[in-house]
Amino acid sequence: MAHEKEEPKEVLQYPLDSKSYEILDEVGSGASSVVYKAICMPMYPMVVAIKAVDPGQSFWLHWLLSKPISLLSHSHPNILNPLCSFTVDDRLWVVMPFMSAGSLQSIMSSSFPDGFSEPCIAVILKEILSALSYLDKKADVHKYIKPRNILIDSNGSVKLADFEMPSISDISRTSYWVAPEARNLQINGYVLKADIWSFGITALELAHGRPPLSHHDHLPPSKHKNFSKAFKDMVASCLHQDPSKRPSAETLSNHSFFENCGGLDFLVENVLQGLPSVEERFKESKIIKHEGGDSSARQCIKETRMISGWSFNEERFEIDPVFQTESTDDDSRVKL
Ligand SMILES: Nc1ncnc2c1ncn2[C@@H]1O[C@H](COP(=O)(O)OP(=O)(O)OP(=O)(O)O)[C@@H](O)[C@H]1O
Repeated sequence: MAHEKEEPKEVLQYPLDSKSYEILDEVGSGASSVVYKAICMPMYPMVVAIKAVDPGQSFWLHWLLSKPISLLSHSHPNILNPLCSFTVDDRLWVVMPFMSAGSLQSIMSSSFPDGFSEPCIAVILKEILSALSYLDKKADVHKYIKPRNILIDSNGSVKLADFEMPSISDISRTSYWVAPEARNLQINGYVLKADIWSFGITALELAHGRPPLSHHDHLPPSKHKNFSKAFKDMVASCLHQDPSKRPSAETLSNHSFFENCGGLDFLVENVLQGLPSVEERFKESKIIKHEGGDSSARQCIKETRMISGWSFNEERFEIDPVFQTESTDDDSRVKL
């Protein structure tokens, strides 16, 4: 269930030197960062995650360094707040709570290559909507909602991570999750409803295991799947070209897609049970990369090449009419 109440602010003071942390394992890496599982020694056995960010490539780092960590914190149970940050040599270390199941993207790439079932998607997205409603009330935006930035803990709790400023190169036509109006950041600025667009694209990625348009990046097209009318209508409403016509997070959470939505235990049973740990999954993904892709992945590419999947027209932002919903006759909506 999504949470309504705000969490009390973190009061523990985390040490601001690298010697106080024992690195246990790598759990992931991003464009300009490596994420470690570590123990905070003075608070033994407190397990934390440390994101070590390389300033060289990251506009985000410069933005982050210009703000005290307390300003980056949000009091909401579905938002992952950094615990502290400090520099080590030339890198910024951001210490965060350890989310033992890692990101949705990492879960999908290891165990759910064709995406999650709709009931699982509903639980996850309802939690995210709770965070977005909170941000709406504060007239704040996340700006970069995507499955890589949604983390899950062993009890099924879902948190939005990485309140980051995407680099200008991220705001390009190939950045799947970025809303059309946000692509022109310098001219139009960001608007609150850009998060709702990214939320819609995230919903599609959770349903297919990859974002729409990703076949342009030489990924196999998604498998054809049948979706409920409620799911298609919910996603279509997020993908209005006109941001003012997209629903607010609050309105979306009352959408029929979220009716009878399960609780966090549903995620534990249907997603987390039997899932390899985030560190095991990361090791496996490195081996696969090193070997140039495993044979089952290559087989999967062969098998799915002939199956029609999302055909997302980048120019007109239209999705293959095979997914068209009958619920609206409003032409300005993206067709599913
Ligand atoms: N707090 C955390 N707890 C557990 N695992 C985490 C945590 N933060 C990140 N990870 C894991 O590390 C992976 C990489 O995270 P990272 O934040 O570096 O990705 P990214 O957002 O793509 O990076 P970047 O911000 O550099 O673009 C995630 O997919 C997730 O599995």
